[in-house]
Amino acid sequence: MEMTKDLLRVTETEGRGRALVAAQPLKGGQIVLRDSPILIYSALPLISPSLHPYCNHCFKTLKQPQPQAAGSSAFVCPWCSHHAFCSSNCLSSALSYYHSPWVCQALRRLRDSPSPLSDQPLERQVQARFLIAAYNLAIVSQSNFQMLLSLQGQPDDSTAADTTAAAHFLHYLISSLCAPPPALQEQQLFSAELSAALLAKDKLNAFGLMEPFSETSQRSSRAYAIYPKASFFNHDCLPNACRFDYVDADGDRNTDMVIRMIHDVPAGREICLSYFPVNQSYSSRQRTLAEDYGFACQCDRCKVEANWSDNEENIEGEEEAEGMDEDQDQEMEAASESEPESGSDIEEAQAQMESDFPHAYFFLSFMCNRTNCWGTLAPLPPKDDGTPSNVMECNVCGNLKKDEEISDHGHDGLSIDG
Ligand SMILES: C[S@@+](CC[C@H](N)C(=O)[O-])C[C@H]1O[C@@H](n2cnc3c(N)ncnc32)[C@H](O)[C@@H]1O
Repeated sequence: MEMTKDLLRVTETEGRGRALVAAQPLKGGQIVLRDSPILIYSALPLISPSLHPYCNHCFKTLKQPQPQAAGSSAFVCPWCSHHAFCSSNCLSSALSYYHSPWVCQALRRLRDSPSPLSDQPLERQVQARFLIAAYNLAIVSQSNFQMLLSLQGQPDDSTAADTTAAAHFLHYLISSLCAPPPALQEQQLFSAELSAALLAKDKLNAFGLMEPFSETSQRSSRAYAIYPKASFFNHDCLPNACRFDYVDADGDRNTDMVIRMIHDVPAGREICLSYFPVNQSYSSRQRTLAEDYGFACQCDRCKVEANWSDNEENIEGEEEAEGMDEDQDQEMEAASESEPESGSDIEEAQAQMESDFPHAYFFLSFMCNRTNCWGTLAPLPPKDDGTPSNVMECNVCGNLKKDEEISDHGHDGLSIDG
């Protein structure tokens, strides 16, 4: 884990648990954290006849997924022949870490038909993958296992009700099929309660490693990963930092998560990510945060939007509210279309914008306008001499844009409080 030492510090906050705070003034585009995962597991169902199209160690797309195909460059696990890898290096690393003999045996037995998992929702298969990967940490790295246990999430959290039943089912299933990992058995840790605690931690802390963006289909996760430092970021519906991941990039750090500042912030300010795309409506955000993360968001944006007249309608009416509704869209458009001319006009327009729709500036400057993208834009990292970049990168579709192409409203005078 790099760069957090001087740039960010962990602090306890009232009602929000641990948080990451700027230890010095931070610049837009600055990389404030590069974090490597302690655990990664596939997001694909466990019971599947075909090999995954990804390397089961580094999760890069395999050029030739089927090893039997002529000219294939894939390597397969010699024990199960069911997991493919992109290189002999990934294969040998996997056999001593993510795909240890214990994992290989447990996955094989869970997959064997008739598997009790085949009657369960697909989500259960992915949870089984996580539990196997988490128990395996106790075998391959006690320190990473302890790190996982120290993350937020308990079986009695309000968000864990649905995972507790899954944990009991999976715990008894896994223990009926394979001997528990020796390290957990020795410490008498292996229990349904431990499984429930682990699943609760996964729910609050796992990040999805996303498939490349496509304008025509919904973006899905290829894998999930636990990042020990990035897990300390709290949520804000108008974040001041955002994550970039480059899972298909060359090199061996392709699963690292990079967190970059969206704009400048002063020392002492909490650095927050948005746990989902920023275009979601107030009621949708509140629902996700309550159900999946166990808190009612009271960020500045939510305080303003709580008073918008159409919220009740949203809460009762919308089933799957993903985007902003039409009224919000119109407010945003109106804000962006007003072109103040004189100095006092500008001040008036800013005052109006800040009271009606204080985050219009955020949407105009930092939200990608590519169809169905809803990604967040952050400047490229400053040059070595500290010169800021005027090129913005979208953290979803990867588009690069010059600052002035995004918004022709000057930055002067509008402050963003993250
Ligand atoms: C990924 S963890 C973030 C770090 C966490 N605060 C900790 O102490 O480890 C997610 C959890 O942090 C808390 N949290 C995050 N953002 C919050 C916010 N804006 N308000 C209140 N609680 C928040 C919630 O309990 C949430 O389930």
